[in-house]
Amino acid sequence: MHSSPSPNERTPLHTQMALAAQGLRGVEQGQSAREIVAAWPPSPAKPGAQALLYHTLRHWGQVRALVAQLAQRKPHPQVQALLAVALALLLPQAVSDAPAALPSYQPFTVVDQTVQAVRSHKRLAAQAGFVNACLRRFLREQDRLLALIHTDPAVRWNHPRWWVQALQDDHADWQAILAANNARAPLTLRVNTAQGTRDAYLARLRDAGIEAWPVLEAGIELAKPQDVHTLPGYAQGAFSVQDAAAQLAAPLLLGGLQATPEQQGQPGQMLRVLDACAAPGGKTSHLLEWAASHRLPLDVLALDVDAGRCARITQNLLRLGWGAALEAGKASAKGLEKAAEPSAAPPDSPTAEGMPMDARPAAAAPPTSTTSDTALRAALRVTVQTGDAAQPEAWRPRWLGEHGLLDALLLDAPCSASGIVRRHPDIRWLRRAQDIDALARTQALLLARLWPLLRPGGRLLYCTCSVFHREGREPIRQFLHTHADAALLGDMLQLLPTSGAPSAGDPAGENHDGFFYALLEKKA
Ligand SMILES: C[S@@+](CC[C@H](N)C(=O)[O-])C[C@H]1O[C@@H](n2cnc3c(N)ncnc32)[C@H](O)[C@@H]1O
Repeated sequence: MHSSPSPNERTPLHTQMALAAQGLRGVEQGQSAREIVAAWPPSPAKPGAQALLYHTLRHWGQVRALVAQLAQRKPHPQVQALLAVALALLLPQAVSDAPAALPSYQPFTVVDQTVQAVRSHKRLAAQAGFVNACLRRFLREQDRLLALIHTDPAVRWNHPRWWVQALQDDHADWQAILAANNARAPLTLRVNTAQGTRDAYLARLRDAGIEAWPVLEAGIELAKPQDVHTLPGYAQGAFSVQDAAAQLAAPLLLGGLQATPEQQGQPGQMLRVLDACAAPGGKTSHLLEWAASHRLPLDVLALDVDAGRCARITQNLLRLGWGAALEAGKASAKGLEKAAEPSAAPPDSPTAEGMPMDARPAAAAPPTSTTSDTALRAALRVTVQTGDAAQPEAWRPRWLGEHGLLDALLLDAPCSASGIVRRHPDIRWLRRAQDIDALARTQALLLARLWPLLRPGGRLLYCTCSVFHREGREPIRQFLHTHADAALLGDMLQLLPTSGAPSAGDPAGENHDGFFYALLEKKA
């Protein structure tokens, strides 16, 4: 019996190639691949075209150089892009490193379908013969052509030259980083432990015939990536998609965080945590989950400068079952506004906010039970706010009161994203060398502006998904140099992307993105 054909098999390759080539031109003009694909209307060609686009981006250094060798004069941009998509499929290594979504095509099929794609484009039809000749020449002379271009680092590593140089400057094992960037990332989940245990979710996956294993405290790595919407419990918020390296943030910040003696004496008192660059909320929800399972009463402000992305934080929190915590956040903000009226208690007095609501997700909250259970249950609330983290005066009064201080602060700063290239193969082509300077300035500014909000004894976790020292250890060293009241707790942690090779003592396990962490404490 034949199984039903996948959309890729039903859609001619040339239709998928034409769409992927259009996407490639979008990336060339500075658009992100994710945005490009999101804007494509649903069609049977879409999944295959996306796989082709991402595959070509992984080989773009190489195929661009090949197009330059094969075409004496620059062809029309759509023809150039089609040649790039075709050559990425014809490369000798394409068979071994193509994503599962791409079937392996015979070279003559690729040539034929590229010619078809050119012919079906009215204005380009005349170039069909030229495209056919280029691709056949590549098949005849590939060894010579590949050897000719191989000495260029942009070709050898499929990264811009400045990027290869920056890694060489920063890391002895720069080649391993580049190799990992070109490998495919696993699908890693973080189980929503406020709803159920990791073991219980592993059992659900097993029942569904999905092979997976545990990573870190609450993570799961799947043997084969698949559409997350098809995994059990997605809509009910059973898990989030989050790389293992990013799953270190919540435990690093909250583990070992102590309430002040005054807070310990106040049974309803919550620890105040700012997630300063929070969208789309991957770490915000982890803070809540971690607090729920460790019974830490937490009041989180999830702040982001981008209103559209703030909406995604709320959406994600609702999917994960944090509706009650969001309601509690709103109620608390109202309380604070009232408290600002002259007759009310001082703004940063805990009593001005009233008793925090029990705000665990509805699915996880046990029914009203014994008093001791109720006392033990973590009280949690979260507020999503659009605002510039570098201008606390605009959002601080409403949430913290005019002079209120934070117990903890997560600064997941905007960065080059150079650590997550294996998931986003377009990033390396979209960034410019000068972007790193601008990002480093923003990171330093955010650190300096947010630090005064922390109480003595409070903690700030600075992180970036970058592997460049300019965005990691350098701003932190500089900050420690200029802030005598800041102490580094433990060592800075520069995680490098790995592709599944066992690495002794790596706190994020064997297969994760690149990430940087530094935990600072304000001296009392
Ligand atoms: C690395 S992403 C954060 C990822 C998020 N923490 C998570 O785990 O899902 C950086 C975020 O910083 C935000 N951002 C950039 N500049 C900002 C600023 N000045 N104030 C607040 N947010 C900012 C961006 O909009 C972006 O959403």
